[in-house]
Amino acid sequence: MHVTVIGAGSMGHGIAQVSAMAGHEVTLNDVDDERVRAGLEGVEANLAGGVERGKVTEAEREATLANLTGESDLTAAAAGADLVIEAVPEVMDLKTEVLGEAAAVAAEDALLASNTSSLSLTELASALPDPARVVGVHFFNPPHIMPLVEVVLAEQTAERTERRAVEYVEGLEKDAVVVRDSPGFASSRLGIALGLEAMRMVDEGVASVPDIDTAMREGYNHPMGPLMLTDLVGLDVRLDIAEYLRESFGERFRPPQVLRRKVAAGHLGKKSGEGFYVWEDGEAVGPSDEASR
Ligand SMILES: NC(=O)c1ccc[n+]([C@@H]2O[C@H](COP(=O)([O-])OP(=O)(O)OC[C@H]3O[C@@H](n4cnc5c(N)ncnc54)[C@H](O)[C@@H]3O)[C@@H](O)[C@H]2O)c1
Repeated sequence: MHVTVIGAGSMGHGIAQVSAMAGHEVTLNDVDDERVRAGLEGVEANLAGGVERGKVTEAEREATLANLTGESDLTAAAAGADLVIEAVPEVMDLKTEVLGEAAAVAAEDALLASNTSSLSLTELASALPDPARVVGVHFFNPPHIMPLVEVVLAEQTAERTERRAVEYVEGLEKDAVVVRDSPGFASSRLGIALGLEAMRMVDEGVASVPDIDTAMREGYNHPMGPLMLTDLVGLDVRLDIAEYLRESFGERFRPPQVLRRKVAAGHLGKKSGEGFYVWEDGEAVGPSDEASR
């Protein structure tokens, strides 16, 4: 299958990687050549790490890279695609714009998929020419490690679209759960609720950032604390999701001040080098000064 991934950021490059590893012919798109290159380099680094840890063979690494190309022109990237997945920022207009542009040149029956964490698939589908082919394919971060993918059904999603989306996910050797379109789906709504409450506790000085995370890791057996997870996801991404859930569910999803402050300061988490923690070479080296105040 020809898969076009739009957006080569934290999620897009990983989605391109797992698709190429499963044998699909993948084109990775972003707004300019530099970002496309950064996405491809991200895939190369993941694969090199996989080879080093003995999780990926040299032959798999080479085959994956041979299946993967980058293209900053969306029309060229999506021409004839069988599956288009967008992983651009969590903004409805942006998602409809890129999927609409791609749909115009993709195969006639192409699946039009969104990696949105929270936005309404039904609204997204309504803004596209053939809503029956629209579906949510929600990967988790990082896509090459996390086994779950939520397949989210818009009101208009055809059964055939659902079946093809589930087949694609299973072909990646991941577990698909099918969920009805509801803000935040099954996963983000709960994940964000925990993350926002942890941030309110930071704002109130209840405990330090590492101690809040340790409490959830060691007391509740979470593999990672909610603030570390927020750094991994991206503070800007979580702010967008919280704003959207607040519109849908009310004040319980109001973004805490510390989140707004950090996003305004450009402290977006691992990807910018600082969020609730300071990051060096992909590792958290300690809490950020502001977070520990
Ligand atoms: N970060 C996570 O943990 C996570 C997990 C699951 C789902 N998501 C969802 O995935 C989507 C992307 O999130 P992310 O964390 O990868 O964001 P990101 O900011 O890391 O990457 C977004 C990329 O989209 C690119 N982009 C912006 N406009 C574009 C356009 N018009 N055409 C092509 N590319 C464009 C940006 O240049 C950037 O490289 C969001 O909808 C988010 O909610 C994120």
